[in-house]
Amino acid sequence: MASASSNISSIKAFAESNRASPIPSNYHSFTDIGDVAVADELAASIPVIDFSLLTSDDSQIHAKAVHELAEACAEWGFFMLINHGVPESLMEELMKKSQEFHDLPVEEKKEFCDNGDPFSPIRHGTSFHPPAENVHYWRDFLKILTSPQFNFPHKPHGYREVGFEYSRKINNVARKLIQGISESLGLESNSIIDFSGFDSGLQIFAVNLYPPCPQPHLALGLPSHSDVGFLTFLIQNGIGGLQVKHEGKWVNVNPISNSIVVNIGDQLEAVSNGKYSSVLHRAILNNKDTRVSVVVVNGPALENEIGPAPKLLEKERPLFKSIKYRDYFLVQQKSRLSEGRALDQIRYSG
Ligand SMILES: O=C(O)CCC(=O)C(=O)O
Ligand SMILES: [Fe+2]
Repeated sequence: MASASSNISSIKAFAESNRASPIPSNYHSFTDIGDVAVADELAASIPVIDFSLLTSDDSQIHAKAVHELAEACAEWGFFMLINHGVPESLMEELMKKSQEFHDLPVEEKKEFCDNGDPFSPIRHGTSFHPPAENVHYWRDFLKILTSPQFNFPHKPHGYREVGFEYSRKINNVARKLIQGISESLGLESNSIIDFSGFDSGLQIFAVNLYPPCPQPHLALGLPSHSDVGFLTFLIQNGIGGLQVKHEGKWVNVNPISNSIVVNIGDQLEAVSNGKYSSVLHRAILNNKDTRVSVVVVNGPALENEIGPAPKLLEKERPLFKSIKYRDYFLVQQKSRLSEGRALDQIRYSG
């Protein structure tokens, strides 16, 4: 019999020793069955952005790519990035090492355990997303601040090196996408980079591990939320589970081969004064395969005030208050709003 489980410290270990049990009731996430409905007909229209066109020296090709980027950000807040230049072999190696980290004996992972401080350089644990009503999530995680510090675990062997290389490469891709996004808003290419302190900004690296769940339709890996920061980059181990909310419906995301899934975060919605939306997304479960996702969030410097770009406010009224990224980060961590919309806390009403 599965018992009450608020003290489960590793879902992976729990799932391995309770393969057939009913899951503990505090992992039941779905109260409204209607929320499970999925609009698969929309999956084919998920935008695809070709990074090599965005970075082209040909100004016409570049301008067309900026336009497509703007459309993807405005209509979906989310896209698949292809031809991004991050080697496939690096992504595979990173995925392998990330999985190996979670496979380490529980004893060995103890030194990285979550101490509850959101700015802790390394946090490892389970079910950290703020539960709405004491609901837990079927996920173990590793979260690392890769910038401004760099704090990769020293095990498994070689993880630091591959983690460093991947984080740097993603940061460069993020920088160029943000330049394109600046242009698409009618701002100078470096405007958002400069006023947000992006070059000394916070970069968070996270590994989510979702073990098979005996009752996948009752629980969630991660509840509906939007991400902090400017842009989030996600790769996975070939197992699906990510859903994004589009026009009020959940859409399954099945990334095309060698692409990186990118979504807009709350700070870009604020900077764009609501033109680009920080998309709601969640992770669902299955009962067969362990799913691993590696997520990198790229954002402003912690001490910089982030709000609508001043140039946009020459012609429109602000929809969001400016707030230090550090303070926003804490608001989001504590947010227990049902849809995880920390953004509502800095939105002007009326
Ligand atoms: O694993 C996934 O598909 C989603 C992960 C995610 O949204 C996150 O880590 O913020
Ligand atoms: Fe997310």
